[in-house]
Amino acid sequence: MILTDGDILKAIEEGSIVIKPFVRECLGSNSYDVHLGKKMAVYTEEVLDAKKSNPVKSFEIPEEGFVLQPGELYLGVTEEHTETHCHVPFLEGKSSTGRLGISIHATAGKGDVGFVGTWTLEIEATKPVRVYAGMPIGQLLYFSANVQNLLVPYNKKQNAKYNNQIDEPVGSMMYRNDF
Ligand SMILES: Nc1ccn([C@H]2C[C@H](O)[C@@H](COP(=O)(O)OP(=O)(O)OP(=O)(O)O)O2)c(=O)n1
Repeated sequence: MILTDGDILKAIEEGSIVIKPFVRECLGSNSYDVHLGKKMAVYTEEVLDAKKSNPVKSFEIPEEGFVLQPGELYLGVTEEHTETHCHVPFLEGKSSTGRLGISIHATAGKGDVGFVGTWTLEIEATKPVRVYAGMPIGQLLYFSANVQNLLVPYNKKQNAKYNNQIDEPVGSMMYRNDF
């Protein structure tokens, strides 16, 4: 079951969902709008290697915005730091960003019960488009989960790669998988 606005507010009051900063106007009927953080990164190598830590170049979106170019993969970050202890969070795009040809994740929209941190965005643009720090970029949806049967929340997993990522886009750590 997906959480409605009242359910999300209740979970925030109880502390099982944390969204910082939280702005009441960003709460939709069954979602919460998240915003583009200042920091972005691009991979510096032309060819990425799934077995390696691929170097990135970080930069800040200037006041006048930054033009995303088609064909490039940008790693972005949400302004919001979130914690979700009893629900499964999902990151989704927004219709208004989609209509500008911007996608914010490459197949990875699901979060985990227990995930704590800012979200890394995998941003691509269909046409050149200027984006700004602080603009609404996506939304979080929350699904109820049977936490009575949860064995290990994400923040307690030894091998969780992306827990506690804070305010910086984090590149792929696929190299930590055993393959
Ligand atoms: N676009 C996204 C999607 C997810 N996450 C965060 C929330 C998730 O709880 C966490 C892990 O996501 P996945 O399980 O999809 O990632 P992996 O399977 O690659 O990592 P792990 O092995 O740590 O589970 O990353 C994120 O920051 N940005």
